Amino acid sequence: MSAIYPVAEIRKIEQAALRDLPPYTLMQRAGQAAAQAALRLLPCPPHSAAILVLAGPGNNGGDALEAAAGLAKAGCEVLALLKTPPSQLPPDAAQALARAQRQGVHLMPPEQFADIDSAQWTLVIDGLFGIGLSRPLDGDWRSLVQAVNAMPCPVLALDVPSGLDADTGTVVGGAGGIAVTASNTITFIADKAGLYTGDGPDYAGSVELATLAIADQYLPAPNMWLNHPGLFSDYLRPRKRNSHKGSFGDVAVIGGAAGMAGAPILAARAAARCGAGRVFVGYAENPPAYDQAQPELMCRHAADLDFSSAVLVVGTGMGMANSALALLTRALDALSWLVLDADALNLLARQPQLQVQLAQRQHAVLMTPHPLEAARLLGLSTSEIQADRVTAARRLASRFNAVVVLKGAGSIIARADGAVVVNPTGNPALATAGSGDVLSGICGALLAQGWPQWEAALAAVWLHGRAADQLVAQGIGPIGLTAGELIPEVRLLLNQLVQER
Ligand SMILES: NC(=O)C1=CN([C@@H]2O[C@H](COP(=O)(O)OP(=O)(O)OC[C@H]3O[C@@H](n4cnc5c(N)ncnc54)[C@H](O)[C@@H]3O)[C@@H](O)[C@H]2O)[C@@H](O)CC1
Ligand SMILES: [K+]
Repeated sequence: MSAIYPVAEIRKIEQAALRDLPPYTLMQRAGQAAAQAALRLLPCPPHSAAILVLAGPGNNGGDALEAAAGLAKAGCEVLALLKTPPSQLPPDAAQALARAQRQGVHLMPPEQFADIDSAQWTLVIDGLFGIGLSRPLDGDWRSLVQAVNAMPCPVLALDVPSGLDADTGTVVGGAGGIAVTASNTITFIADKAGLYTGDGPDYAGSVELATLAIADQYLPAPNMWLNHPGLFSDYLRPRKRNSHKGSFGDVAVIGGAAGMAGAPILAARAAARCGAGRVFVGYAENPPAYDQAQPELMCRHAADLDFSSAVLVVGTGMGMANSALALLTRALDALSWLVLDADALNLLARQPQLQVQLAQRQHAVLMTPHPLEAARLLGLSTSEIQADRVTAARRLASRFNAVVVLKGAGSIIARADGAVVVNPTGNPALATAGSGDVLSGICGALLAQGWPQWEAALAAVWLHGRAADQLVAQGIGPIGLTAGELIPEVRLLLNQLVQER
């Protein structure tokens, strides 16, 4: 249901299904689904709507022409912009063009192409390029996309916003490239990672899936999914009445060098409020007596903590001093489950022998790098990580035999066997100091309560993002949302999920 396939797999699924279906069937289904999605977006009755349909040279253009036919049939005034001579269209798209014209879709004369930005449209449909885009958009295509991006009306992209790489969520051509900025995308057959990660969400807008009724027999077993509570619901268990604080495990957050004492406090508060039985904060130096706002936390010198009896969340504000390195080494030696974040990752990047030790560890490890930390660990630049986030997360997971959460827009959760989940929740409010500390604390709390590391990572990332989405919907952010405000919202969501299950 939530499977994501790479473009190469979607091609194979499409080809296999097409062998068993009459020609033109899938395009008709795609076009009809797109027309229905377009009608739902109209702010007015169909007969008052003026719709501009941009049809490219391939089958994405065919989908657009098929949608145009459906919209004209529903009573909309539809104008199609088609640069390609009809004789050069692929057969299905040529059939869609003939049908569109029969339904009364007008074709825009080429001399008007340069002036489309002056017209008033209720909706634009982007059917220029889909998964067949093979190079950056240039020349007239680029001008056309610029004109569309300046239009105030909703833009519905078909399959993928033209110009976006559907696998990576990057604009084809990088900084010099261009892509359609859609308000909505209807994607066909299955979800694609690039719609949800990196720059993808900024271009795709709100994404809807039309499976085109492809039978299950054509779908290979996936190893990529879109995150949702169904992936971790087995562990959303109500608490037994006969429980005590020892039933829910201990978390010890290790970090907090001078000047960064707040970071482990945020992680620890998140751990406490997401259900860990007891939460310790182990400071690299100078522990505070206690946390005034959360006196339940036990603040100690890290040297005085028993590393073997708690889930260890290591690295938040830990610094890079030798004392921090000693704490990380101790944590890697301990027989505990680990969450490695922030400076634990930065220290690891500098210590090849610790990397080997980590990869050979028998006990669960969950790593939560942001792109710069991932870049340091892999010896790459941040832009190289962002150019293919799924691959970067997979490489880290397999190198360190860990569950890896690559943070950033559309966090990627990867497992050593190559399984990947792309997270659709969250928004720019999370780009704030301390937000990662809160995430690591949630991970620690779920591990302490007995969740396996994979499901703990999926749930923590989903809840963290969803909490930010709900707060923003209430007007608390994106500007000025502070990390600490996420914690009560995450707690609310977690309890709701358990109750709903
Ligand atoms: N064949 C079918 O029955 C179906 C097709 N589908 C649609 O078909 C799309 C894929 O169709 P195609 O494989 O034809 O690919 P596209 O329609 O995405 O584009 C391919 C065409 O664009 C040209 N092209 C690529 N990059 C270009 C650039 N930068 N500048 C100018 N021209 C460029 C190629 O030479 C080719 O003519 C999917 O995204 C989906 O929308 C789906 O609806 C499923 C059914
Ligand atoms: K498109």
